[in-house]
Amino acid sequence: MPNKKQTLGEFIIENQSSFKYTSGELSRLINSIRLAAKVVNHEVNKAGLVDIIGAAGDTNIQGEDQQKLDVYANDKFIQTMTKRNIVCGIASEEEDDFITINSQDENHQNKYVVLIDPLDGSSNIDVNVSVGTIFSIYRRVTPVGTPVTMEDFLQKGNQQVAAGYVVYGTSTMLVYTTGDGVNGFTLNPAIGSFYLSHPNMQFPEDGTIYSVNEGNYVHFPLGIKKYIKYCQEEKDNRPYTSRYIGSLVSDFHRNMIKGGIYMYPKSYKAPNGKLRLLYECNPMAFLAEQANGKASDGYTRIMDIKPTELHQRVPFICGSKNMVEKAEEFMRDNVE
Ligand SMILES: O=P(O)(O)OC[C@H]1O[C@](O)(COP(=O)(O)O)[C@@H](O)[C@@H]1O
Ligand SMILES: [Mg+2]
Ligand SMILES: [Mg+2]
Repeated sequence: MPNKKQTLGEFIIENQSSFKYTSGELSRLINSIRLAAKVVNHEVNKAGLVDIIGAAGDTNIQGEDQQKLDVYANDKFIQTMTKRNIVCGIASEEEDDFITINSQDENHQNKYVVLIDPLDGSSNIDVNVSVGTIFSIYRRVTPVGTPVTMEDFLQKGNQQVAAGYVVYGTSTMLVYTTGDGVNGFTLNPAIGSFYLSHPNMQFPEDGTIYSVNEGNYVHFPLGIKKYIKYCQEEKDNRPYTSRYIGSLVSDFHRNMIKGGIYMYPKSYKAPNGKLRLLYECNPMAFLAEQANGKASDGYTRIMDIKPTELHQRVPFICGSKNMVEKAEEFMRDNVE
């Protein structure tokens, strides 16, 4: 069991050898995400005091009004990774197309691409409710020495080499995996360092929390409606407790610690659901599976879905294994 007082920096170096491509490049990349997270955390913590809340005045490719903090976080993560010359491409919720990052020697020597949701839970920024950042990392599939292409980004989630999130909540935590379990680090703001506070995080196989925006209930598929009724039934250890923060990162984090299920199903309003496969569902699915949980679109394992577009959406069910399997059972038995 890793030493509990270890800093994130120490943990990254110490665990580099457990990663199959131990060139140090991925370690430097995660370190740069750590740095950008601290910079963004500084702004998030004083949202309301400084001119960082409210709409930025533009809409992103998904037609959503960009919040000032969406744009700020997007800039900080992209700048930090670009300056450190460790990625060959970045895709972001806030960028229409992927960005080619060229190594200083101008011949595309870097091996990793990053997909990022710079600020998750944007609707909660102005109301002082926890928000997050989500990242997903792949090794490029196109040859080193050539510019990245869309092919490097449209990889199945089961090809991720690392994924994680930052939650800016009652404390700020960075939680990530490189395919060898999930570890959580809490920022000590006085010292400015992340410390290993949650080693080897695991989803309880069962839980009593369900997280879904019930305001969309009438639009949900029959299987989801029936599963929600099952959660609310007076039987065995039910009814479950309904908890929905409206920030995927925060709902996921709570459910991973306490046991629970998060659902953003398709609906007549959102025929493919709302969440984005590449920089929301795939990274959370990788973390869930590495923490003994499960993630699907109700039928297919999220990480086996072949992406076709950078900003595509998928229905998302994720959390404690037995709860996700129960929801899938309701979906299978109530096909419309
Ligand atoms: O308000 P709704 O429709 O329930 O959607 C909430 C969901 O949308 C999101 O805010 C989408 O993420 P962004 O804020 O990054 O766009 C999730 O974090 C959250 O779970
Ligand atoms: Mg998001
Ligand atoms: Mg976002």
